[in-house]
Order: sequence, then C-alpha cells, then structure tokens
Amino acid sequence: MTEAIPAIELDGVVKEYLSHGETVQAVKGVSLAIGEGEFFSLLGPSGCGKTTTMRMIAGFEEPTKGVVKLHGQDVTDVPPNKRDINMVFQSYALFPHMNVWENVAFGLRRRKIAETEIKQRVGEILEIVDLTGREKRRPREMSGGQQQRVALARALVNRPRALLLDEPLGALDLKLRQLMQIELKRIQREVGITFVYVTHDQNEALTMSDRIAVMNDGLVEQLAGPREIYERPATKFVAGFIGTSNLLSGTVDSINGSAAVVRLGAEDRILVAGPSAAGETVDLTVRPEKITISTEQPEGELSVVRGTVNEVVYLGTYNSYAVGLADGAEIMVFQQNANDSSVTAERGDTVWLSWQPQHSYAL
Ligand SMILES: Nc1ncnc2c1ncn2[C@@H]1O[C@H](COP(=O)(O)OP(=O)(O)OP(=O)(O)O)[C@@H](O)[C@H]1O
Repeated sequence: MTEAIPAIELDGVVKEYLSHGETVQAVKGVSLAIGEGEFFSLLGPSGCGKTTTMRMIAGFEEPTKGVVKLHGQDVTDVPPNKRDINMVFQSYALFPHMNVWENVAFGLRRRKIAETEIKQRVGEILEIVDLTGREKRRPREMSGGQQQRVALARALVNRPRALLLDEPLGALDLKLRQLMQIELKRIQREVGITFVYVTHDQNEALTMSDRIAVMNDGLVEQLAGPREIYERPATKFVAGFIGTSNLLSGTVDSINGSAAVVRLGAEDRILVAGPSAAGETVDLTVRPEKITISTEQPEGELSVVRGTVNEVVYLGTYNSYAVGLADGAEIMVFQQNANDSSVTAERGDTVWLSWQPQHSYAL
C-alpha cells in the first residue's frame, strides 16, 4: 500500500522577524503533515506563532528556514495566488455595496468563468452554507453569523484544495459561535476540503477538529486527536492550557509492579505508570471530573489523597470542590449532578479524593 500524500506538509519551518534591530523567532521549527480532507487546528495562546504558521502555508510569509509542501510539491517559493488555497479571516472582508450573490460570484466573474457555470456553482454553495433565499441581501442587512457564511461561501466557491481559517468566529458572541462551530464542521464534511483552523479557543478546537497541534512559544507541544489531547496531555503546558487540570508534584515512594507509588502526604498514595525508581520527582496530572470525592476512605486499587474542602461551588450541571492537600497543593474536583444535586462534603470537611490509576500519569 502506498502512503497517501499529505495535503499540507511543513518541514523544519522557522520564521524570524527583525523587530527594532532584534531578531524575533515567531516560529522556531515546526514539522507536521495534514491529511487530505482533514479538519486540522492550530491551537495556542496569543503570540505562540499560529497565525505566522498559517501565513506560511498560504504563502503570505516566506519561511526563514524549512520547506512548505502542498500535495507533495515544494511551494516554499510559490506566491499565494498560485497555491490553490483560500483563506477566511475574522473580519469577513465582504464588499458592502454588493449583495450576497454578487459577493460570492465575484471571484468566479473575475476569472471569466461562464455565466451558466457561475450560476450553478454559486447556487450550490449558498445551499451548503444555508443562505438560499438570501441572495439579494447586502452584508449590513445580515447577522454576524450570516456574514461569516457568505465569507465562507466566497472562499469555497473557488473550490480550493484547502481552506485556511484564521479565528473566523472570533467576532461572534458565544451562542452564535457554538452554533457556527457545528455548522462549520458540517460544511467541511459536506465539501470534503482540508480545513486548517487557527484558534486560541480550546473548546472550538476540541469540538471541530480531527487533529489539533497545540502550539506554545513557536513550537508544537503536542499533535493528536481531541480526545488524546484532553485525556493524555503530553506536557505541563498542554495539561494547563486545555480544560481544567490538576498538576501535582510528588516523590516516588516505591515501585509496585508496573506502577510507581507517589506520595504527597503520609496518607496519600498515587499510582502512576512511567517512573522506574524510588526517589524520583514526578509531575503528574489528573482531570477534575475523573476524581471521586468522599468523606470515607475508599478501598481498592485506586489513587487516593486526603485533604480538606476549601470551597464548594454549585454550578448547575456539576458541583466544583477546591480541596487543599497536606503539602499545600489544591485540587479541583467536578462532581456531576446527574441524578442527585446534593453536595457530598462541606467547607472544612476532611475528604478523600480517589481516581482510577490510568487517569493520572507522569508528565
Ligand atoms: N511582522 C512581524 N514583525 C515582528 N514580529 C512579529 C511579526 N508578526 C508576528 N510577530 C511576532 O511573532 C510572534 C508570533 O505571532 P503570531 O501572530 O504568529 O502569533 P499568534 O499565535 O497567531 O497570536 P494571536 O493569537 O495573538 O494572533 C509574536 O511574538 C509576534 O509579536
């Protein structure tokens, strides 16, 4: 079997800018491959190099080092308009004096495509983005979400092989953004085009992506599917950036079969795979929703720590507990309110927190 050629490849890509006489490394060496038809997100905090990485894929920036390939072809020196890629921005950049139909048809008209084909393609794409019947509207007569759909239609009507989206939902309010996330995923599935999506919003990336590259300080810290990124963050940074995570630090007390026993306080026992010798210092992570809180010491092969409840907050679908441990660390616990919304413990109570060994591991 031959390996499928990736839609987009970055190989050792570095981007340096000269700013006030100093060299700034915006991207410090990124290598990745994006599959044909994949929904791929670049996720990270402001300034981590996401936009610069995307602009190098589009051809608006030239890498200082490294190679950009599209469908196996080296395009490092190819200008943006020759790359068969389209880009959608947060500011929709629609023509205000043109109606929806004209905005979407604009690129095709400029390329002198036959009027009958334009009619068919624009009609088809407006159907996909759910704007059929709104052809005559001007941008200012539409909501933000509708304008974003027009921008999307205008890019997709060119039938690019890949679409790059830079925080396209950033201007929308939370409710509309969540609706558009589902819409975008549906549209991408329907058109089958590779989407590369830049966002600093972890929920957005987790909701839509097939795979996510989590970036920090010009580098990719982890590249994996949403579930793996969430369940098994590879680094402290990823654990802290995605969702709420408890980061603990302890010393290996003993090795017990395949697991190390880590102690924080005298009555604590955390089982983690990875460390191989007593005395090692270990950083580990456990998600708040994986932890069970109880006022009695649990039995069984579980990780168990003892603490005192510092805070209980009722949050509708779940209760949140902040529990202080003997070593001064604080652990967050989320307890679902599926059938019973009563709290297990009150502020000041001594509690035991327990979780399955596979839900925490050494970083
Ligand atoms: N033209 C430029 N000249 C100098 N420095 C730049 C230039 N463009 C970007 N940078 C710097 O490179 C780093 C990465 O910027 P980039 O815009 O790629 O980050 P980002 O992750 O997209 O951030 P944001 O989410 O805020 O857009 C930043 O420190 C930024 O200040």
